[in-house]
Amino acid sequence: MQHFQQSVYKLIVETSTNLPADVRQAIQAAQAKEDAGTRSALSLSTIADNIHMAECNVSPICQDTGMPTFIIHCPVGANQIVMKKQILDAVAQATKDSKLRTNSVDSLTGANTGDNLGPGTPVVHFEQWERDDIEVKLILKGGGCENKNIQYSLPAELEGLGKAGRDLDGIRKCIMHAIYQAQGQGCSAGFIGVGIGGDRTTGYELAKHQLFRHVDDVNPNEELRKLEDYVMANANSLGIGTMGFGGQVTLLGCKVGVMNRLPASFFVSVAYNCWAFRRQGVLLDSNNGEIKEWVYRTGDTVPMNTKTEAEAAPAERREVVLQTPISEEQIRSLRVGDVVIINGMMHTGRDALHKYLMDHDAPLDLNGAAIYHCGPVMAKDAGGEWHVKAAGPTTSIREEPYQGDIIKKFGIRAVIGKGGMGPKTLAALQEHGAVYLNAIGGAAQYYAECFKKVEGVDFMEFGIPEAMWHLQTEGFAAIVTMDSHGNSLHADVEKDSLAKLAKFKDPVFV
Ligand SMILES: O=C(O)C[C@H](O)C(=O)O
Ligand code: SF4
Repeated sequence: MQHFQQSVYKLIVETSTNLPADVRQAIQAAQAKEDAGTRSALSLSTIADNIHMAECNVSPICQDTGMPTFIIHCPVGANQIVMKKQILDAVAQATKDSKLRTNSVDSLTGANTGDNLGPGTPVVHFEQWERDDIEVKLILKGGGCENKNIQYSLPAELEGLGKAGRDLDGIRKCIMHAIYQAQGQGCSAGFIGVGIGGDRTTGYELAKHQLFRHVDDVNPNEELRKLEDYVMANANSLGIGTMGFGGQVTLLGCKVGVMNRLPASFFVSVAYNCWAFRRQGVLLDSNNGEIKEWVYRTGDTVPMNTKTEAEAAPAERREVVLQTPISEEQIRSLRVGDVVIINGMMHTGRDALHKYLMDHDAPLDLNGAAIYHCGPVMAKDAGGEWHVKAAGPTTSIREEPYQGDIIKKFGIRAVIGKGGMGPKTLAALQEHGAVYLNAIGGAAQYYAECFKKVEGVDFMEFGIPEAMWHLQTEGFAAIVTMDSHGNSLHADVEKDSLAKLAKFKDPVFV
């Protein structure tokens, strides 16, 4: 098994950097459905570019390389202790090589282990089978979409849909609701795995396992096949669209599995996965650990359609170039829907920083500043200089308890993130004269290119993703989705999609 560790390393790199063929095809089908020039079409074209760039750069598609979860099938007698140790070593090596972000954090102290190893990370499951070869499957599912997983206990009363009973129609309602509640925060359009039954733990596990199915397979259970087809045929009419911008495509895949339950329990568990659906697998020779084949067709067989932005967006849209520090007057002139290009200094800040800034000073003047909700993948070169390797936005709503106060306390003019923020932030934008800009979630290579120089970093003790990076920026494009006049595209899409959800109230499977 001298090649086992190297093969697992190759699997990690491939999974993180090269989206498989079936996922690419689903994204391409979405591109074909969106009307040219719309916000969703533009975002899909950025996503396609990003997929291509990640493949060429052999760098993470999204900066959040998720919770590495391995599922291994091996012949009776294979040494699982040795395999597990080699898997951990491969994970640490891939982290060192910036193919994975440092993503393992002590839950109580917040300390980042720096190598993706720690209690509970990575997740490694072994199962024996009666074959001679070894199969290693890996999914890298990020935190933002993981936060949008949801579990229902039937019977339930669902927003917009009314009663969901303990039957196929109740399950149908749960799935439609799960897609609605995710809005754009899990970087829609997404893929969902659904687990019917089990207990709270095995139900979620079953849901996650569904994500290992091929996007284009057909469920052998006739009832579940009908349910999957129904969801695929109807979910897009919720109108949530790419990144929650509104649009024709909200869901890219739906896979449903079932297992037995206790008489008293009826769980429907939904695992939501963003468009950056990174899962791959290898079949290994159990004598030497060499890769015999890939489980999912590799991405290079389906090149992405990388149109230039101009070709993709002939539509009229206002584009405003802003240089930091930004003035109140410039901000007040912006309206929801405008595209903003940012040049100058940008500062990253997410959960740890926002909490800290509530009762401490900032390490530098933030008047007129642009704060980017982002936890990047960074690499230090031999000369000690830092470089941005992947840097898409993180889900902004987590900062809702802090953001409004921080905008006012420090004079921040632009908050950049994804998924939108709530009423408290919207009020602060209006009061102070600031704007919320939505960047395309997962487009980590696309945005990394905009960061020309790392000028400095504060709070390295928070760990690389949570530190405050000061970045010299050129040509960072994002869309105004909350302006300083009380308008929020997110609030509009949420309201509109709730009305559309209510149309699915009547029974379908009786
Ligand atoms: O942690 C991140 O970088 C992003 C996260 O996956 C998110 O979707 O919010
Ligand atoms: S940022 Fe978006 S694309 Fe990346 S892991 Fe989070 S949900 Fe997925």
